[in-house]
Amino acid sequence: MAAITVDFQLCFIFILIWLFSYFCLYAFFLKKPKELQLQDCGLPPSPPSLPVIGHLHLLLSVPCHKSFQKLSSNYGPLLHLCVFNIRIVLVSSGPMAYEIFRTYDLNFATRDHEAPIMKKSILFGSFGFTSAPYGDYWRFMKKLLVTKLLGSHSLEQTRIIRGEELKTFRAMLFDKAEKNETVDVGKEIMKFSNNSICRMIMGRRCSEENGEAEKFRDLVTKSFSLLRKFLIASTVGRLLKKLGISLFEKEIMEVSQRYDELLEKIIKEHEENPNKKEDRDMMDILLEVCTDDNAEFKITRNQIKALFVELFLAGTDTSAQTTQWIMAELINHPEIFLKLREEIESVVGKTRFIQETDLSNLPYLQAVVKEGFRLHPQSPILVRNAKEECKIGGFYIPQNTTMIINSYAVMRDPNSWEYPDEFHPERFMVSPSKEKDDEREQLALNYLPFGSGRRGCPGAHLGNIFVGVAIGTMVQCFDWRINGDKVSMEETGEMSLSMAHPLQCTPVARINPLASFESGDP
Ligand code: HEM
Repeated sequence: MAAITVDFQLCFIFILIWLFSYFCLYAFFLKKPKELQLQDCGLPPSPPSLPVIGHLHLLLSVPCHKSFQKLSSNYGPLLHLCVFNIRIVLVSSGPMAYEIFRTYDLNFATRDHEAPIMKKSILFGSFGFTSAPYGDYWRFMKKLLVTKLLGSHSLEQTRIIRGEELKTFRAMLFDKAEKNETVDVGKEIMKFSNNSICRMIMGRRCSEENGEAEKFRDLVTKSFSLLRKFLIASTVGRLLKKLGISLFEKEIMEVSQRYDELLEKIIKEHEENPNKKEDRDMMDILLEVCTDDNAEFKITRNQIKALFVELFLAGTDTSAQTTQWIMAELINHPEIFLKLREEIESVVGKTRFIQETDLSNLPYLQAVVKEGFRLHPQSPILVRNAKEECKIGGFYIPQNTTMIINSYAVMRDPNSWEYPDEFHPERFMVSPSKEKDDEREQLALNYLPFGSGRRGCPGAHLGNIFVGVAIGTMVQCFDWRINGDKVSMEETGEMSLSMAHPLQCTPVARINPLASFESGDP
């Protein structure tokens, strides 16, 4: 009996020791904390780097998207770069971009680190919506933008404004045709989109007479040329700031000051003569929120100014550059130009001008515009920050890593697109059948001209309208003459993508606007 008791005690002690050792083994060797598990996946591969500066020289090469594309085709679609001790991951494949924008969207919902030197600036500063971290301010402004400006319902309410601006654009083209004068396509589309956006957000055009409009357009162009400097400043600048060195501060603050003066004048006009409730524009709404103590979110005057600057930047040059690229492609591909004109004539007819409401009935025009956006994305580099560490494409991404997504490379990836460098709108003419679901999904996965996820472009619909009606008008009403046989498609631009030789061409009217044509305007 006594022997049985001893055996039981031994057995009990043995089980305890076994459980304890298993626990230790499990805790220290078998199961690792989450971060160690993630780290085990390893960082993405890294191309050769230089001592001290690491991969800084790659960030400095122009155009960035091209040198990044070359890098990814040599070393792989997910690369780990280091600039001094700052970590950057370069993404160049659709499926990996999908993980960032969709699977882990919330983790990557902030665009980049706040650049310390830009804090007081209207341009790229801490007042901005585009640079705002994902949080209450961003959510409040986004809701306002969608419900009051860029959503389908708001766009419907401002259709008449854009119709009037399109009429002015068309009249200018007929005038140029009559005088046999050359058109600077980018400049004219910039006027069209800039005037439309100004009237949509602050109820009036910028005046051409006192040079206000020209000043705004000039500032937009200057701001784009500062974008890459801003990216460099927001990565390397943080480090140099500690040494008392500020990068590009003077240049950025100068442009910011000029925006500030122009916008202060417009704000004062609104304060002195506010619109009636039914005619309120975006500026009236924001000023009301600014002074309302009970508003859901208290916004400041500088935040209003920064938002307006961002709307000019986001909406005007983007549409102007894209329209230029597409027009150049159409001139270089006369068979596509004629096919598009045939579609417009068969849908719109031969007695009225194309207008915004026709766009949804013109699938080939939509395909031409989509193909233009694919080949010539205005923002070829998208930036995000990893709030938490995670795993992308099977690799470890540490917390706070700056992610650079090369949408240019994704949209020209030969693994995802047939003839990736060719202008071939037919690829987007996928019939809406069930069997074609996979094909459409595959196209969408690799298509990023407007970015994607929470921080994707809220103005995509409006951008498509600007480009669609401008191209439709230029194809419907005119033939185009250029110097030489082909338009040069050479690229330039630092963070945006522009034509090295802006498109200059002469319209030849093929219809008499005063004869059988009705305006067709809303
Ligand atoms: C041709 C037209 C356009 C193109 C190609 C374009 C492209 C883009 C891209 C690539 C982004 C960054 C998206 C990301 O990081 O995922 C963006 C953001 C943005 N776009 Fe557009 N855009 C266009 C037109 C417009 C228009 C017309 C507006 C408004 C007037 C607009 C307003 C914005 C805003 C406010 C953001 C920042 C969104 C945020 O931070 O949450 N865009 N756009």
